[in-house]
Formats: sequence, structure tokens, C-alpha cells
Amino acid sequence: MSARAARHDGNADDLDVEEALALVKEHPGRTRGDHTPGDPAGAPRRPHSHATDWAEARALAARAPRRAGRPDPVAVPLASALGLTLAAPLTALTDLPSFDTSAMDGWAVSGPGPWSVRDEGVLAGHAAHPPLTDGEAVRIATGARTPPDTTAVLRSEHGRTDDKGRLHVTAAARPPHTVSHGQDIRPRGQECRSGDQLLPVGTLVTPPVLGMAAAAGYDTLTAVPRPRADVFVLGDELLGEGMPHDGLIRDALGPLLPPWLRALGAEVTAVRRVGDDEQALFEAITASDADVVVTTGGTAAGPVDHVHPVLRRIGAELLVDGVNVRPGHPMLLARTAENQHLVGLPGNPLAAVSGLVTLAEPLLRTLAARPAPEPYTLPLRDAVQGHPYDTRLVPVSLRGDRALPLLYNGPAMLRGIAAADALAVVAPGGARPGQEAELLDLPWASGGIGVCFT
Ligand SMILES: Nc1nc2c(c(=O)[nH]1)N[C@H]1C(S)=C(S)[C@@H](COP(=O)(O)OP(=O)(O)OC[C@H]3O[C@@H](n4cnc5c(N)ncnc54)[C@H](O)[C@@H]3O)O[C@H]1N2
Ligand code: MOO
Repeated sequence: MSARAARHDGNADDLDVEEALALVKEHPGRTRGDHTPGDPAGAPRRPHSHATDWAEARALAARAPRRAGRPDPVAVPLASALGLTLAAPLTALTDLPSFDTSAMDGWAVSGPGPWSVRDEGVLAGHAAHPPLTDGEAVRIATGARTPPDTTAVLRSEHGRTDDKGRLHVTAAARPPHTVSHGQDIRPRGQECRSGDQLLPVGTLVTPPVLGMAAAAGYDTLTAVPRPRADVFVLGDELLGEGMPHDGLIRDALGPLLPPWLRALGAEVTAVRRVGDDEQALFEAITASDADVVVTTGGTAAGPVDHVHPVLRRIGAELLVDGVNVRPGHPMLLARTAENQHLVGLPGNPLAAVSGLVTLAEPLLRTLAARPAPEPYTLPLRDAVQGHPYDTRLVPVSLRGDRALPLLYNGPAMLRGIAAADALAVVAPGGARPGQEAELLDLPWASGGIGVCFT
């Protein structure tokens, strides 16, 4: 890539072009864009890599918790249940409406008009009224129980009382001067009968689900508990506040990760900074009883990169050790105990985001029993430079029916993702302008339950 192109794309240190060229030299018959026969994705593979392909890494992360079985369902008060998944069907505990009710403000009438009007009206939430007799009407409010033997409700704008106090249907009614039997009465059980299944197991608890549950008589919901996540932010160079100075930089992941993990369905039980010290990391991980431990930094092979040695010491099973994705290729997933997984995110902030969507999202999705998002594609407005062997995740802004790739998408940069609606999945070799790319919505941009950061 030319220096000019590198500046334009903002990701010069991401592409490993030298490495790619070296590989091409080692394999003279192979040119960029060649496909390995039998590769289902049709992507060229980096020779001799033990890293997992991006789609396979996501699938593996989604399958990883299954061995431990589902967590026991819990009863959760409605006020705390938003974003959880139903572990039992929502079955109506009552008929809805639970009594015959007026759909409009007006008069409950009995038989054909004109009607004599009772003095006392019927309001919502009040005790039962005596039955109407034929030819009688009573003022009624929307939602009030209709008195026994009501045959219809006449809307206030369709009725008029004459000088003798008798009620008539006006010409404004449709058809004029007519009120039909049962009109504007919501009969008991119209929406459901007690015992009807309203929503199946596996339903995401959204605001209307909370409302439906309350209407149907529930105070608590039986739900899959939120998986608990502990976050350990590694690095002696990180500052919790103030300006960067003397080779020290601000910790960007401590503020970024907890709300994002919550949006993915987790309860964040701890966020701790851990220095570049193997023993401290060992103690932090082994003391954690969270379902998911998320570490940041220390995944590479530098002198203070302690994640691999500590996982070896714990005897953890490495399920994913590197992924063929840029940024974030040193990300890892390990089983640290029967019921505990560790997601090792690289320290470069956009690389950490890549690890979050590649490994943490599917893992938490399974643990929280959330449905997988429906995959979708949009055409890219501009070309995106590809990596020779790896999938790229590129921040994009959604503009109408196209995705606009954003600049400043290098692994150490958050400027692109901070303005993004989604990440575009760009296959090895890159994408042409107008080419369709799979998109991963960012939780807050999807308009879904991801808006729930509580
Ligand atoms: N010899 C090699 N070196 C590196 C490789 C490699 O393959 N061979 N991979 C590079 C890639 S790609 C990445 S990504 C990083 C991953 O490194 P680590 O996970 O070990 O992360 P650190 O070394 O601890 O940090 C990397 C970078 O990110 C900054 N950082 C760390 N934590 C934070 C934070 N919470 N907030 C903001 N910035 C953070 C840190 O200061 C470093 O600049 O390794 C490459 N090296
Ligand atoms: O390119 Mo690294 O994978 O920055 O994350």
C-alpha cells in the first residue's frame, strides 16, 4: 500500500503487507486472491497457522458453554428483567380483558334507543354496577366494567340527550342513527383466556414483554440469569484519569467494556486493573467465580504478556488461540473451569472490540440464551482494502441502504468505531465499491434490546 493510501485508510499497521509478500515469495505459484481448494468460505489461508478462522471462532465461542448445561432459571422482579430471556413460557394468569369493558367514553346502553339515562355514571376501576334494564343507558368511561345486560356502548360523539333527558343516536354514527349489538364493548377474554400461552420460552424480555407480563398478572418472570462477567484490565502503562504523560496512556477499555458487556446480556461483577505481574493475574483469575472472565492486553508474546503463561499454569483448555481476523488476531478463548470461560482481548483498543464481537458476544449470547442476530448485508459505498489472508472488521456508518467505511480503523484507534453503527465483515482480498458485506450491528445502533445498558 502506498504511503498516501495508508494515510487515507488510517490502518497502515494493520495489513501485514510485508508478511503477505513474504508468504507469496515462499509460495511462488500463489497470488493474492487465490482460493484454497475445499475452503468453504473460499478464502485463501495463511499456511501453517494454528489460528482459527473468524466464522469458525464465532461458532466455537457460541458452542463453548453448552457442555456445562444451562444455568438454573431464576425468578426476577419485572423491574429487573429487561433484556433477560424467558426460561418458562409466559402463560396468562387471567382472562384479558378480565371483565367486559367499554372501549370508548360514552354510554352503556341496553336494547334499542332512545334510552333513559341513569343519574350515576360508571368509571374505570370502580365496583360493579347494577344490571341495565332494556331501554336504559348509563354514562361510562373507557376501561370501565360494562354493567350486566349492556348490549352496546354509544360513543359520546354519537349520542345526544333531548330536552326530556332521553338519549338518541345521532347522524354522526356509522351507519347514521345506529348502534349495533356489541359495538365498542371489549368482551372478557378477547385477547386471551387464563392459561393461554402468550410467549414461548426463549423470548427476549423487551419493554412490551414487561407490559404484557404485568397485564397478565405477573410480578416476577422466570428467566435465564445474566451471565456474570469479571473484567481484568492489564497494563502498567495505564492511567485511570487525567492526561497521558511520560509514556503512560489512558485506559480506554475500562470505560468501554462494562457497558458493552451489559448490552450483550452480562452482569458485570468486577472491573479491576491488574499490573503486568504474572502472579497478580493468576490470583485474579483463580479468585474469580464469574461465568466469564474478560482480560485485556497481555495476549501477545511480549516480555510482560502473561495471559498464555497463566492459562498454562491454571491448566486451562485453550479453545481458540488466535483468530484470522484483523484487528485482534491474538484474541483467545479458554475454558478455565467447568463453568468458567476466559476471553483474552488484545490490548489495542479496536483489536479488543474485535475480540468482543468475535468471542465474547457469541459466548454471552449462549449463556444468556439470547437468539442469534439475523445476518444481513449491505453494499459498501467505498472500496475496502483487504488483508491477504484474514477477515477484516471495519467500522462503518449506515447511510440509507449503503454502508460507508470509516477512516481511522487501525487497531490502536477508536476514532472510527466511535462514529460507527456497525462493523463490516470484509473477506480476505478486500471489497469493491458496491460489494455486499455482512454487517454486525453495534448494540446501541441496532435499535433492538441493545439499547438496554442497565
Ligand atoms: N511480536 C509481535 N508483537 C505483536 C504482535 C505479534 O503478532 N507479534 N501482535 C500485535 C497485535 S496485532 C496486537 S493487537 C497486540 C496485542 O497485544 P497484547 O494483547 O499483548 O496487548 P498489550 O501489549 O498489553 O497492549 C497492546 C497495545 O495496546 C495498549 N493498551 C493495552 N491496554 C489498553 C487499554 N486498556 N486502553 C488503551 N490502550 C491499551 C498498550 O499500551 C499497547 O500499546 O500486540 C502486537 N504486538
Ligand atoms: O492487528 Mo492487532 O490484531 O492490532 O489487533
